[in-house]
Amino acid sequence: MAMQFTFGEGLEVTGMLDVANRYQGGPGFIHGGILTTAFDEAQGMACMVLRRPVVTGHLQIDFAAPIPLGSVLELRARIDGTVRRKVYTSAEARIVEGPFADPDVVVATSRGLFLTVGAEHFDRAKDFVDGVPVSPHGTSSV
Ligand SMILES: CCCCC/C=C\C/C=C\C/C=C\C/C=C\CCCC(=O)SCCNC(=O)CCNC(=O)[C@H](O)C(C)(C)COP(=O)(O)OP(=O)(O)OC[C@H]1O[C@@H](n2cnc3c(N)ncnc32)[C@H](O)[C@@H]1OP(=O)(O)O
Repeated sequence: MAMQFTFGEGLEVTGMLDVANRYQGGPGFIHGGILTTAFDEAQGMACMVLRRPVVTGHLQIDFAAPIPLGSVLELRARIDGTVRRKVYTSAEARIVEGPFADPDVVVATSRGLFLTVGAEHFDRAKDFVDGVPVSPHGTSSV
């Protein structure tokens, strides 16, 4: 997904998303599936500190406020803990630019369980890979 990531102090990752018109769901607002994808990307990116591939096992989103097209969203994501191969993550989204911008208001939250996997997880689909990864972290081209 077209997000820009920065790795802060500790385990937190910040992802920025321009809410483009193509991300529309209800008229004028972001589609919930797009916001879910952005959380998936941000929380997946937070898992990079583990230096192992991860896949999403479970993702739970709370949509707290509508997000208009033209906004710039900031998603902050982190690892909360690990148990064996399970990686517990969370994230929040805030509108930081645009007419609804208020950096003190959380407009959506996410909790996600990721699982570390071996290279064989992806080997099964190697004949179906689409495109060239734009980063070592993932290949989503939404
Ligand atoms: C060689 C090339 C490598 C290239 C790598 C490239 C990139 C990837 C790396 C990093 C990515 C970083 C950033 C990318 C950006 C975003 C990430 C997007 C990620 C996705 O968009 S990815 C697509 C959607 N995702 C899937 O396509 C997964 C489909 N699925 C499966 O592939 C299996 O389902 C799997 C592997 C999840 C588990 O299967 P499994 O057999 O390995 O594990 P198992 O069942 O043994 O469970 C072990 C323990 O997890 C618990 N557990 C499992 N699932 C649970 C659930 N849903 N809820 C609650 N607990 C669960 C069990 O209860 C047990 O718990 P306990 O240890 O306590 O017993």
